[in-house]
Amino acid sequence: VLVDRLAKKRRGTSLPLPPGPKPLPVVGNVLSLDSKEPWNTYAEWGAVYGDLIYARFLNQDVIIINSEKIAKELLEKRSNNYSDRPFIATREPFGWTFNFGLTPYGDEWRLCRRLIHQTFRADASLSFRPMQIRKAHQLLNNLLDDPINYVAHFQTYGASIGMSTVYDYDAAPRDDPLVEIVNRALVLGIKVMTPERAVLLSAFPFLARLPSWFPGATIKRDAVLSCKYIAEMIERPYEYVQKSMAEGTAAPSLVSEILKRMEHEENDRVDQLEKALKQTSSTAFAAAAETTSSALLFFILAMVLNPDLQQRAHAEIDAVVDAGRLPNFDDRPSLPYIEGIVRETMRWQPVIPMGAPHATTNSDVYEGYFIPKGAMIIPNAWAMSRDESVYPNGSKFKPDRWLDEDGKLTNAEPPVFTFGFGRRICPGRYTADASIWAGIASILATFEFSKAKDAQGKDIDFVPTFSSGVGRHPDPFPCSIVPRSTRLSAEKLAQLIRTSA
Ligand code: HEM
Repeated sequence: VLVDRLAKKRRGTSLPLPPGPKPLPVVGNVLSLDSKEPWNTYAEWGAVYGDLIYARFLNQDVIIINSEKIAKELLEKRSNNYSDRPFIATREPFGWTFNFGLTPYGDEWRLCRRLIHQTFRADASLSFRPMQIRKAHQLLNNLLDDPINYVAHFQTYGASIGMSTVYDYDAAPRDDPLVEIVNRALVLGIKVMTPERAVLLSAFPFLARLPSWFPGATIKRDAVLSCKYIAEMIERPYEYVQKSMAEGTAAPSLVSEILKRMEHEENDRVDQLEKALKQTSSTAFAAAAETTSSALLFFILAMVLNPDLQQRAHAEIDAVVDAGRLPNFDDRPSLPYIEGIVRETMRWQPVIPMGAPHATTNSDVYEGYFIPKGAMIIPNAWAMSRDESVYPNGSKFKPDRWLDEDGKLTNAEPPVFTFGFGRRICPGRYTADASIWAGIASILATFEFSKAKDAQGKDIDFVPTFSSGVGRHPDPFPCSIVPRSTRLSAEKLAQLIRTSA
């Protein structure tokens, strides 16, 4: 009671904090987290303490939100107070200051957000559609030629759409040198950029200070390499746009459009804009590539595990799209079941299971609970996707939950919560949704995915496993990918794919 009273005095309020697990001295609740999938721990705490939870990581106040309703009430309706980002200790050592998605709420963030909005807002992102369809056809071609390496082809799809939108760089369908530079740069940081892992580094700061030659000092070594690769990742594609502008070959892209506008700016403003543009372009690419490919890998997993649903999707496509062509965006409204699959893929396995952490600018009171200034706010998209009152039997993949009895889409809001909330909501969500639709519709029109077979022709069963950093994706699983030659012969289908790519 005394400790509680002293804590309230320190906070300057007699209001209680939201309920939560009892923190240990000094470290708080860090040691009780599932370090690989902390959203599971948060969902378990939710079952005991409710949808608004207080925890402490070292001296950082943490508020976990397990329901979409509360997330909207705080992060959207009170967005002027809930749009900051917490301090992430690994950000600077790993060279991730480029990422404006982690920048505190303020002028630097505002300028980057304005730049990205011009290219990725709903109406502007419609101009990407022909390119997205072209990249989807290249994906089909890669799957046809080299099905074994399907994971790499999905990564290429996400990365090359990102490269087109940001730099108008037309990446090679496979092993593109610029895509490789960028992917290599992101791998090291992604593993340590979650708040939970970053907190461990601030708990044991000597890990970051060990000389890089010291045995076991992998964190320090990774950090040094990460900084080197990130610098390359920012500069090389940027130089590509400058060169193609100088040669007069640049087509519109986020970078070329803003560089053109900068020609009429004063010198001191140019420096500021150039810094913001480099931050914006590299952040957009970093945010786009992995998320898009992860969502498509979850879709493939869903199809392999649910062959009956895949058949229903095939039947819908066959009824709407002639055998001699591939689907395009004009078909989208006539394909409600495919729409259900797109929405269910996003809901079933949110690719950023904890969204991105927000932070409060000032203290606040919600439903009688005190929320401290500077608290880290974790919107737990994973728990929202499993909210039984909204998505009954939530761990099941059920596209039908988005459709009414006549097979039409219901009025339910699509799973936008997987794109975050309020002023920080994902600015790439329209482009991402279109890339995922183009990938899913094109694949369902042309391929059948199923469990791989052993030498006796029996299905190879597997238990899916997952990897995660900031985002989450399934680990490669054995699967068979064969062209659907139900309406066209295998030869004619291959010809259709090749001529479209
Ligand atoms: C499946 C695809 C994607 C998913 C699930 C996704 C999800 C998210 C989430 C959850 C956030 C955090 C929002 C918040 O703080 O509340 C975010 C932020 C962001 N996303 Fe996406 N994203 C995707 C694709 C993209 C694409 C294609 C772009 C390209 C422009 C993009 C650019 C960004 C940026 C720049 C931010 C930081 C925003 C800020 O801090 O103001 N994302 N995204």
